[in-house]
Amino acid sequence: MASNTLSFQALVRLLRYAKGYRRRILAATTCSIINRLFDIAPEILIGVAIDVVVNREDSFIALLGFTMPQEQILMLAVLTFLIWAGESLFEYFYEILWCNLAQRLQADLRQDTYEHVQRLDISFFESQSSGRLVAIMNDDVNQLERFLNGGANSLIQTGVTVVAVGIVFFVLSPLIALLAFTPIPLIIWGAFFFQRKASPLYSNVREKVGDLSSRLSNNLSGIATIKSFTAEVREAERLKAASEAYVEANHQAIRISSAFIPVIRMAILVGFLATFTVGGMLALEDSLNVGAYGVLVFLTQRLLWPLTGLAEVIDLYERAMASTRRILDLLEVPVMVKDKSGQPLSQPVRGRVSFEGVSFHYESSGMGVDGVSLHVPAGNTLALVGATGSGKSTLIKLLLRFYDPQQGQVCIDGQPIREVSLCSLRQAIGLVSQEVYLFEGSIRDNITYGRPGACETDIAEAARMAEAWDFIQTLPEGLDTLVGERGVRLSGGQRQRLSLARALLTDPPILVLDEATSAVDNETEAAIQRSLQRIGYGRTVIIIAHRLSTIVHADEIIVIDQGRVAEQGTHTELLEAEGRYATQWRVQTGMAKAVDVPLPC
Ligand SMILES: Nc1ncnc2c1ncn2[C@@H]1O[C@H](COP(=O)(O)OP(=O)(O)OP(=O)(O)O)[C@@H](O)[C@H]1O
Repeated sequence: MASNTLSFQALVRLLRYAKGYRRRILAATTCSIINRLFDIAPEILIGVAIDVVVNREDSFIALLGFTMPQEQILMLAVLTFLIWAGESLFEYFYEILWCNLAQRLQADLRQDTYEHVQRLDISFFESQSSGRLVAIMNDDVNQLERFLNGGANSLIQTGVTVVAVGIVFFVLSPLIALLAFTPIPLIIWGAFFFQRKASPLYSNVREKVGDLSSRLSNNLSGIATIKSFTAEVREAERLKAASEAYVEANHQAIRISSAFIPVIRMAILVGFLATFTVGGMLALEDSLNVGAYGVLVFLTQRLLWPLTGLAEVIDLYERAMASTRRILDLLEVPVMVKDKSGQPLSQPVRGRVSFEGVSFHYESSGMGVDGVSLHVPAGNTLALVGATGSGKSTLIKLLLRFYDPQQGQVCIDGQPIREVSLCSLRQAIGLVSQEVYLFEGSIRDNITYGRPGACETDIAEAARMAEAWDFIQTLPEGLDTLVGERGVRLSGGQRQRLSLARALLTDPPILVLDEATSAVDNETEAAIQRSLQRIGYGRTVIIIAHRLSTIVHADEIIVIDQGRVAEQGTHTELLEAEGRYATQWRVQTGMAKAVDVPLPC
């Protein structure tokens, strides 16, 4: 599809999005138009003044009833004053209106995009780099803001100039009007040609910005790995390559935009010389009034020179439309996991969890779970064990509706979770996942994340149950200690305990612990185990663990193998069954015989 069609479509989509701003756009456009009309009026007044000086009592103004030349000059002075004052006033208005519009639109667009992105499925985030998303919500939105700040006004004013000056020209001398307007088709053709060439180049520039910012954010978040592998030089090279790709993409765009202005200037010169020469000849022959000649010469300048700025404005417009496409495309990504927002889980949630013939496969890898059926009575503890990659975490993601199964269904208290609101579902589940994410802020902020405003006693109680209270007390600022970005100022075990405290404070009827104590020492783990018996009281707990010693007390243990339920029962039953679980138990407790082939748990 032609790129100018693409840009035009982006503009139409933007205007559709900006429906609520129509009045403001209209007001700003009106002020831009009035300002430009005032702006070209002084040139006409100069012509009228020449006419007064040359023709005196027979001047154009004399026809209006001001017969004395002095009177006429004074009248022109007053008019000039009014026009200049009006021009300044409307310049002030349009500046304010366009800038405010740019500010409001960019803030709302960013907010809407962010809120939409927040609603998108986890699978979307797995296929996108966060750096690219940041580039869209920051750089692309700013690019649009830049266009609205100045470009939109210039575009409108250039159009107004062509039309208004055109009308004056045709009234004064249709012949000269034709001559002066000859370069315009060439300029417009040039502008479209430029647009066609520039549009894909600017899309490429925007892509490169995305790549660059995704590399930057990836590297900064993986800085410890870079340092530990002494990969600084390699990473600096990779960043340089992304940076160079951006520079090259910009170079290609600049080569096109730089060629545009000189070509346009030559076209303008032709129009100007034609008006200047032919108009002069006509004035000498008395076929053209001297004042009208003056107006035409001045107005040719007025008409043609702003068109040189067209390249810059179109440049800005193209960049902004490339950005607009990316922002609106992101805003239109559909949400696959549909929310039944009006239907909460029946209260109180008892916590009976069941998977009924659930199958799910990730689109990108084809891996997942197959025909899993399991039932956890309310208040029971279920442990999921199995080799790494067997599908345990996938079952948890299905319970939280990060994905919907392709077959079967997951129910809580007998209600299919597809039929209830995501909010009530996720509020019923406390998740402590293997990848702990702490937010920049204090320990208190992080513990109370799921229950802002929780009282001190409850915070301390949750922290105690998670075996976090003792270490929090030893910190100089206690609960108000800042944890740094992603909790970098804490140890892995401390982070896990805070994440457990955070889940416990919300007092969820279903608690999911996905490798929640893998980073704590044995002593702390044992203490957490003791707390868990208390924590598990009156709620359903689902534990994923590799260390089997931590789940021996579970009411039921399910062994997952390649996405299927391979064994299930209590610890004692599974040991008696002499299957994979029993083998693994022996390996972990040091009782394995040489012939046992361990399950790589
Ligand atoms: N987002 C994803 N996209 C594609 N494949 C995935 C994704 N997440 C997991 N998988 C694949 O699905 C399978 C099951 O992964 P899952 O994370 O459920 O395993 P797990 O049993 O929890 O492993 P671990 O004990 O190592 O955490 C694995 O083969 C994994 O590679």
